[in-house]
Amino acid sequence: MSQTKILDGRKVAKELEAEIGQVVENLTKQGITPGLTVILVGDNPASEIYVSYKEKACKRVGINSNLIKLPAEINEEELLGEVERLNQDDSVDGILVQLPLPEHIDEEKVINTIRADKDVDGFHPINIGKLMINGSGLHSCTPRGIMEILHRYEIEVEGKNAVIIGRSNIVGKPMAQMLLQENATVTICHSRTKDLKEHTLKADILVAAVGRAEFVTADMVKKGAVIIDVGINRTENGLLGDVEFKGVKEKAAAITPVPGGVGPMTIATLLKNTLKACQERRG
Ligand SMILES: Nc1nc(=O)c2c([nH]1)NC[C@@H]1CN(c3ccc(C(=O)N[C@@H](CCC(=O)O)C(=O)O)cc3)C=[N+]21
Repeated sequence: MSQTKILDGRKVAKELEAEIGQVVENLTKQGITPGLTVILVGDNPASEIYVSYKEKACKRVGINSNLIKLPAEINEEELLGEVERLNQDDSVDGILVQLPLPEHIDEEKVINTIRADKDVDGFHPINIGKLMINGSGLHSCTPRGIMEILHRYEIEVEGKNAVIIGRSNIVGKPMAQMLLQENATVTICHSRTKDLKEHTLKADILVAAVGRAEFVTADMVKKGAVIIDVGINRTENGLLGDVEFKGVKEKAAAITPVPGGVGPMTIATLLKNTLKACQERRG
């Protein structure tokens, strides 16, 4: 008998969407409808799916969504030109360039070209800097969505040992910063960490963002810990997280499932960022 709380990302995302929908409706009545433009380069099937989730979510809350599909062979200047055009289009509040981009295009250059106040992914250096300094600006959707789950389930962060496995610019690093902002004691572990388990066993909040199916096992987890699984691994056994759910669930106080955990919150936060970008630029 386990009384582990399943942290239901779909449910929280739905609540968040209802709140966003209200505000969008009010703005629309005033003649301002928030708009998100997604640029998709090439035909990566996973990217196509994620982009379709984003478009459907926009529709649910009344945000205008626009998809620009560009061929994989497009050159960098052309792509940058497209971004510049969107930077100047007043009806576009959020610009999202779906990653990964083809190898011949410099991702960093593309991200740096997006106007920071339209950067709804929160990847631009100005937004990263703002997050580091005082928590202002637009923030990366996945870690911000995770904070939203923690808040809505009233999981205390202050004073807790938070351990993150993974140091990407998109998840691990901003996650650490957000937890630090809320007064957790933060450890970032990664592929070169020695004695990983020594760290993870101390975690009151453990965030797994490694990209390896079922990497975190029950022996690595402290009893009563809160487990956040960022992994989306498509395997021959189906869609798996970075956490071995069945075993870890028995020890955890709370855990996010995959699917239905962090993923839906990433999308809901993208909507929230688009609304925020709209309000701050022309609200
Ligand atoms: N510029 C950019 N911004 C992104 O935010 C971005 C990106 N590029 N590239 C790819 C990743 C991945 N990503 C996900 C979004 C939603 C789910 C999601 O909704 N997952 C569901 C369904 C999972 C499934 O069946 O695929 C779930 O976990 O329940 C997953 C992953 C956003 N990404």
